[in-house]
Amino acid sequence: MEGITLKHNIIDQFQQIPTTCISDAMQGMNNLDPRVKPLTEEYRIAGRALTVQMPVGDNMAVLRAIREAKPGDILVVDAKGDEYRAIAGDFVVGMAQSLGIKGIIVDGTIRDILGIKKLHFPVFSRGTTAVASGKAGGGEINIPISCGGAPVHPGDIVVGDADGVVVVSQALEQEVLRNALAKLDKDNMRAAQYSGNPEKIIQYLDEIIGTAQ
Ligand SMILES: O=C([O-])CC(=O)C(=O)O
Ligand SMILES: [Mg+2]
Repeated sequence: MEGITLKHNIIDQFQQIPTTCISDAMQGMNNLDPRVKPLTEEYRIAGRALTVQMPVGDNMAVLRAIREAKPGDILVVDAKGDEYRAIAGDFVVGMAQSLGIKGIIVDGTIRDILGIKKLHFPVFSRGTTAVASGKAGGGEINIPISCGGAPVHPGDIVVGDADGVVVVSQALEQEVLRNALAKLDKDNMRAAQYSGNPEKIIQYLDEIIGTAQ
């Protein structure tokens, strides 16, 4: 029971941290291709990945993942960067939402964008298209994948916001959380100290530029 509580807790904590700080905590590693962006800039999600590997133009594995998902899961879909055929539209996304899935992240595209926006359900993709996928039945779920150039294992924590999507492997999640919170504190302190203070800014720049030489 305790383990379960802790796992929920860590998701809640990651939910509050900008992807920039999480990325800094991982030295810029494990970011998805930055063309994978939220449909609406306000979306922020954090949760555990249910991975989907699908052949280009065949979205049956997405349907299988929606069927298998637990509430709170985030579907992370490797559609190989395909921008021609959508992996889902508002009907499929609506089913995912109704079954308690927290978000969909895809290195590929979606369609029915206006309908999906009305759902207020976070979808991250490379963009939108009019073309549907077929349902040939290929693909796999819950296996290690590469999505947008980042390795994703089932159960990894994924965090997405307006800046992009980062993946935190389970083995490193406590350490990354600690370092990301420290970076967030530093960013906040710096902003408070320097914003609107030209003298401090000049002093800061002189120090930095001096050290770099
Ligand atoms: O049915 C599909 O595969 C794609 C679609 O248009 C939807 O989900 O609304
Ligand atoms: Mg549709």
